[in-house]
Amino acid sequence: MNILDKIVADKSVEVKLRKQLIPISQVEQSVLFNRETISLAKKLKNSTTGIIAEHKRRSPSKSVINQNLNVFDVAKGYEKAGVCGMSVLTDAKYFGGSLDDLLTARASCNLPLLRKEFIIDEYQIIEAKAYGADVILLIASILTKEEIRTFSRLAKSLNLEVLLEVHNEEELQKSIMPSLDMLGVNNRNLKTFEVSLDTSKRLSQLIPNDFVKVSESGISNIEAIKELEPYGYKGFLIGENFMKTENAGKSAEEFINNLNE
Ligand SMILES: O=P(O)(O)OC[C@@H](O)[C@@H](O)c1c[nH]c2ccccc12
Repeated sequence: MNILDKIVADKSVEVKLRKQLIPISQVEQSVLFNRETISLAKKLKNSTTGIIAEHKRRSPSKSVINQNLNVFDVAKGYEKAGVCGMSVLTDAKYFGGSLDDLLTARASCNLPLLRKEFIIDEYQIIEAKAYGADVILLIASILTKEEIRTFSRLAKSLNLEVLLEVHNEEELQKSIMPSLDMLGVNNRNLKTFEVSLDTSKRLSQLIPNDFVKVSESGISNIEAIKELEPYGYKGFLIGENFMKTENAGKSAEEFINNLNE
């Protein structure tokens, strides 16, 4: 079993339990459930920098990144830095995150928020809305085409945007459909942890122009962004590079200032 299979196996147990403990009807009672969402796709289209900054305490590939920052400060700092959006990891077991982190981020800033999660059930999409997300991530490698279709349609009906993540040609081919807003190419192979920006370059030409293109993972300097921009990328998802520092917001701010120079 590779790590992704393990994560998904654990996730399905977790979701089953959550559903038993808190029925959907109760999740929908959250005041945030009817909130007006903010478009990340629009922000990326109108931005010259396109940074989506992530809150990530640890990961299976790097173990601990940073356990000392609090989400409130990180969200405020990212907003002040001028990022387009914030990604919040909500998986507890492998990434040390929680839905509570998402809620805290929502209470701390007005950025579009992405629920970064291994979504395998519609219940998690209802949760995303109820805890203040604007965007959900769908990972092509763990979903069937039919699931991508029904999950993205549900998200749209809740006014959530969808970032669909792919890592190769096959995943991209099964995923292209009108209910998606953004297409993300993960430079990291979630099965082997290998990282290469070449993945973004290779797949860019296969992504139709009506989707906002996002390059994800392994971006650690502005040169990487300058390298990817000619391939049509408007969004750049960065986690570790900011989170490994003492002040994630400040490091995002410096990064964006350098990009603008
Ligand atoms: O920390 P990095 O290398 O900048 O990567 C951020 C983000 O792309 C990465 O956390 C990520 C991309 N897709 C995912 C899917 C699940 C969990 C995590 C991810």
